[in-house]
Amino acid sequence: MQPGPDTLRLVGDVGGTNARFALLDDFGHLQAARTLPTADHADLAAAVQAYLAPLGTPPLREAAIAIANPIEGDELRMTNSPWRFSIEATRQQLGLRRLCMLNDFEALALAVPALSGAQLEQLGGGSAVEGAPKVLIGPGTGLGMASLVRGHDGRWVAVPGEGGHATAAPTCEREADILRVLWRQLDHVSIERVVSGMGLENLYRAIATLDGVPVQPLGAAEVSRQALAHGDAQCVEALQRFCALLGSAAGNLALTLGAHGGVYVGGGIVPRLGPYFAASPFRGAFEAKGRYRDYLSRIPTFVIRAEEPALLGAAQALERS
Ligand SMILES: Nc1ncnc2c1ncn2[C@@H]1O[C@H](COP(=O)(O)OP(=O)(O)OP(=O)(O)O)[C@@H](O)[C@H]1O
Repeated sequence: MQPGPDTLRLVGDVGGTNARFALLDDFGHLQAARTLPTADHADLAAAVQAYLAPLGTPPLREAAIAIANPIEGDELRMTNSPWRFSIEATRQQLGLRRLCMLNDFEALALAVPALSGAQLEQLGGGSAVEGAPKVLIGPGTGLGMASLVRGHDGRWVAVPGEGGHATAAPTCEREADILRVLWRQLDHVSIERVVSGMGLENLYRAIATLDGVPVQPLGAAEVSRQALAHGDAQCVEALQRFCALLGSAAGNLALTLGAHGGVYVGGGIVPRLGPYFAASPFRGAFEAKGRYRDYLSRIPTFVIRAEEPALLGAAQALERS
């Protein structure tokens, strides 16, 4: 069913690479979902207008946009894109009565309690404790993180964070060597610098440097394509290290929040790795916390396989606000 003009509501999920939009019908279902390249548009208002144009530019009343950034005040400046805009000016430009902006992993967290069956693929053992905190982590252009805690009224509260910008820590000599290469190049080596699209590229380059082989100008998609095809040895190692570092960061997050409700892996990269990810060092690295191995082995880890989960979370935010 197409939404009527009186009820037209938009949801969005904007990352450093992809800006996804959909309209919400009267039943809260997503309609006309489409992904636009973030870099093709000057700012949020321009991207929304480009999305609406082929639909006959229907008048919008309300929108909830999840974005890969902290929301602090009216001025929004994206970390992994040149976008910079005022939320209030965007609301006025789009003629909206209400524009709700939230962090993309906060939106993803809001969607998690409703996911079930094939929308969640469990990796390894453990089982979720009813009502216990859940955490989310997901590499895309950047590395998103958030947590989800249940309030006394039984409602889940999504807590956005910027854990992707916490400091990357090595767990073995080889990772220390890789980080040593990156420490020479970057002011601060955050987890995002090794666990994201850019991170996969950084890992590949650092490994090629350590191995003394020519560094090819490979993008993240090409590194993972080579790795999945068992091609270039440095690409193979880069993807293995990427999965291990993601597992280790997920384990840190689970320990920090006491996430007995489970760890949920989102973002654009892991779903593109197919069955490789389940067989990767992710879960082993997640559990490899010395005296806390047993604790972590009881916490389940899931890959989010749902279509456009952050858009569903943005729709939830619109309902709630
Ligand atoms: N097959 C692949 N393997 C690994 N990385 C890939 C692959 N395809 C694309 N990427 C990388 O994934 C990233 C884009 O991820 P995603 O689709 O989640 O975008 P996004 O939502 O805009 O990101 P974010 O929300 O983190 O800003 C880019 O860095 C890109 O290079």
